[in-house]
Amino acid sequence: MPSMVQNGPRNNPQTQKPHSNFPNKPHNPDSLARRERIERQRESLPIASVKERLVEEVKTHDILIIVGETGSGKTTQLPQFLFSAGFCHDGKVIGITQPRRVAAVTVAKRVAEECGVELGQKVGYSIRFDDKTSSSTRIKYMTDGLLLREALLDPYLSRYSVIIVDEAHERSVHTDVLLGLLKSVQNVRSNFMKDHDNMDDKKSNNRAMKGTGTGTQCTSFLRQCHGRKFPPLKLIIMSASLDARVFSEYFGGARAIHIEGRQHQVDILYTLHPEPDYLDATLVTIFQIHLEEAPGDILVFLTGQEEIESVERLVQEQLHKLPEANRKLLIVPMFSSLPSEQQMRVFMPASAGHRKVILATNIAETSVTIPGVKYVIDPGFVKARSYDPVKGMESLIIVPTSKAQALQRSGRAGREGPGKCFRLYPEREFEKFEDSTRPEIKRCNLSNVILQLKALGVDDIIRFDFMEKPSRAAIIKSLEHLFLLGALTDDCKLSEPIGHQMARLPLDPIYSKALILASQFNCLEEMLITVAMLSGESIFYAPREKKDEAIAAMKCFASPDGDHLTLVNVYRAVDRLLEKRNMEVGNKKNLHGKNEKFLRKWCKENFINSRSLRHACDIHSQIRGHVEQMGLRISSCGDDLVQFRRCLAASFFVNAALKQPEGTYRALASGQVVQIHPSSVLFQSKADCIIFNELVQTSNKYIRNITRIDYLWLTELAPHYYATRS
Ligand SMILES: Nc1ncnc2c1ncn2[C@@H]1O[C@H](COP(=O)(O)OP(=O)(O)OP(=O)(O)O)[C@@H](O)[C@H]1O
Repeated sequence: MPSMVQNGPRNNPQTQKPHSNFPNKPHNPDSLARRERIERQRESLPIASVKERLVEEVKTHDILIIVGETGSGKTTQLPQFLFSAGFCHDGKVIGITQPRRVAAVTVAKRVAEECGVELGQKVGYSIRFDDKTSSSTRIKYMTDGLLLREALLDPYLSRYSVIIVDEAHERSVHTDVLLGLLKSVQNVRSNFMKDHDNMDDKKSNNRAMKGTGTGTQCTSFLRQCHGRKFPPLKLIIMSASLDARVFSEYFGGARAIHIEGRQHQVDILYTLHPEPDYLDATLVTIFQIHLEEAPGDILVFLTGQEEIESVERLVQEQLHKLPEANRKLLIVPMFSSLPSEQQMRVFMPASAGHRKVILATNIAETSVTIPGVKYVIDPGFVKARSYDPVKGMESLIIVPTSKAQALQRSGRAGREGPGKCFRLYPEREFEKFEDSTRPEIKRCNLSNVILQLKALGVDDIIRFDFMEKPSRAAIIKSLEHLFLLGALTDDCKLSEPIGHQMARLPLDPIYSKALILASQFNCLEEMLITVAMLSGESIFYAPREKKDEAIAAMKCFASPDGDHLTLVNVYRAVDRLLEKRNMEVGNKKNLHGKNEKFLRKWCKENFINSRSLRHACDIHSQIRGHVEQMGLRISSCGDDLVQFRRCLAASFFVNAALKQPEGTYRALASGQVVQIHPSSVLFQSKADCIIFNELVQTSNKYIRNITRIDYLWLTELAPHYYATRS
């Protein structure tokens, strides 16, 4: 059983003395007052009264599991306690992982402010495509995926003295892989320490190799260990809502402690009956709070961009029906494909007298504190990945949240004072929720994870010490997939150079391979555009009330050959447009500043989602940087789009489908019958053979992002797959 840490009597905030973390230099009265306020807030957090005890626990245990209420101060305070206790001497770093980028960034900003330092100095963050750290960074927040990538370059994570895996309850696929890896790294580092104390170097190497015998296959990884010594790694697993027993067992009976106490009360309200339409119920609740409750911002959890944008429109419509005095409502969307600066808008206060309504996906569910939020609306649904290993198909489905997720959501109210959480379902429904979220690793395509593990030198994936093993069928299917993509050799090793190149790109393996192939097909420019456009939400939008206009607008870009070429057409049109505009007004060619306003107008007229377009442009320039670094030849096929289609066929051959006499399509790999999604430009086409990128499961099995190809190309370009099938 986990032991309990009791917090002592709460300090009286009024009597706190200034904290030593703040540099001793004069400040202007405003910032001084803010700092003092922050300082008082810090010292009144439940975690503050168990500081010494926690530091002692970390000193005496190499692995610690910490469970503490949302808002008790784990994420922001524990790293600072450990820093002050000397865990960063010798220049070592305390790393804290988060499942989400936005949490890593905002928490790092807050902690830098609390420490009175500039972000990127003592306190920093590192997320994919954005690094705010320096050689002086000692407290580093990052995504779990980023730490995995760091392990590719530094297998022992030797710069870290402590790694805190925060929000472990989320069980993202990266968290699970990271836990397996950290367990192995810690084993190696602890054994080296013991051996360093007791034995000569030769013996110590042998023992360390035995020491990792937890089923983990890290042989090449261990070999690099010869002759090197590492300080032990402290590992802390943290969350407000994890099952400490499961984690403790995985780590060989690791110590688990609970931090008791919460800072502010959150009242939970349920509906009396199930709501037939949760979006409608959301709308009603937003206005009920706006018109009847005390000041305070509202955070609403929705399942995705489409839902958010539709609620945004509905709220705007309703708002216009209210008297002028009641219209002071600012709506701010927040979802992962929104550019980071726009995500950060949710953290800015609304202008005086306005109430802010944040419409967010579950990216706002854990770790983040959004100042001003007093009310949370939780309809109880989330979009989750689901994978069918037999068919090798991944899809996104809307499912009820778990109890752990509901708890995290309610925890976003009551960060600065008492709050309320409106759950849009009856309490008896809540009781039916799963306790915790099903680990993502059990319901996703594992190709990406396996590629990364292989790059880390883990050869035997089936024997890797996963906290919860993915099914054998899922592992084998993904190995098969990687083999088909040419990433693995016959004996299941990472191939040279393709497999290694693919592991370097931060993309789904099928897209990485498409980029590598495109450089051989002379169409890397076009493939970069396609991959960037496919990495976010849809570029096109068709509001219900203007559907015909939207379809007509899309026709201007539509290619009879399919969606990929249509996306290229949109990108090229934007490029030409900005080129022309720059000639006229002499602006710099970018999507910012004056051009942004101009482009937004153009997007609106053409029913293009300007947010998605901007996101795609960001990704485009980032991936371009990667392929340049890898030395791939970037050229364009110009008007020879047959060449590009051939490349698409060579890249996505596993997702080919043939037209059936009755008009549906049969996917060649899985044999399942699918239909072209109405949003595709090929919806009413008569193309005989196609490749597609996505399968969406609603009442029907729809395929999206489709290109017409010639059937004969499949046997020509993917003979290893099709020559044996026909
Ligand atoms: N960016 C911020 N702005 C204002 N207050 C903040 C901010 N970040 C944290 N806080 C304050 O610090 C408190 C503790 O936050 P912290 O993230 O450390 O808690 P936690 O225990 O990790 O919570 P959770 O489990 O929800 O992540 C918050 O409740 C809030 O009062």
